[in-house]
Amino acid sequence: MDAELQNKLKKEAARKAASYVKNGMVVGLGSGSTVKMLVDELGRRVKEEDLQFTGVATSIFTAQQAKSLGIKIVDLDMVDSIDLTIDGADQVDSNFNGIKGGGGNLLWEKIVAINSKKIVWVVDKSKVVDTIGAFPLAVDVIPFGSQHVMQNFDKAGYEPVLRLDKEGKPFKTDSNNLIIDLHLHKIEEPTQLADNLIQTVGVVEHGLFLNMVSEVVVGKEGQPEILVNPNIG
Ligand SMILES: O=C(CO)[C@H](O)[C@H](O)COP(=O)(O)O
Repeated sequence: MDAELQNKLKKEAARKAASYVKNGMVVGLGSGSTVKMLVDELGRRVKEEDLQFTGVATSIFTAQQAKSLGIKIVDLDMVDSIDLTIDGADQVDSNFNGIKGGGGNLLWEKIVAINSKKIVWVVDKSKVVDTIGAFPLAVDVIPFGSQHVMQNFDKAGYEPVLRLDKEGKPFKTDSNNLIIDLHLHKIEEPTQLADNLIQTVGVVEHGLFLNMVSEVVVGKEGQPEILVNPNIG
């Protein structure tokens, strides 16, 4: 899919997902280029439709963007729970298992997600796949001893690569952690893999989000399609 079409589909899906936000809600705002479009649309609704809601951001970038558009942002610890979180994803399969973390924000995204009553993802159609894993799986690790974590991943056959920023320096997350991308190609047993990763000392969190999402808004030609997870009420 060419980038222009992909952006168009992302934008249409983002606009649809923005319509889920109602007055008075506490809304988790994800991260990434699709969420940036979502936040733009929510900012428009705040200005033009007098929409009033409170946002909890999953990254410093999203918090700054939202605030600049007049959206009220509070820290997660200021709210008891989140009514709805809307986030992007890198891949999702038909069991609603997904990979997130392409932008490196998976730790805050997962903390916000598990404190949300409902999670909706917004993606373009290229992200809906039979088997997840072709997209590298991001793992958030603390810097101390991270070379040893890399070596362990290498021995396990995970093909780890330390993520670098644009200047070629180690990429730092909003919590000052590092990201190791695992080139797994195909993840046949995501639950087993998630268990293995989280039990590795030095790993803070990984980008597998398994069966957590209620709905996926998929940008495709015509109009966005809504995939509803039958396992989540
Ligand atoms: O998980 C994420 C960031 O950590 C993003 O939501 C994911 O990478 C999708 O990004 P984009 O909308 O730019 O394709």
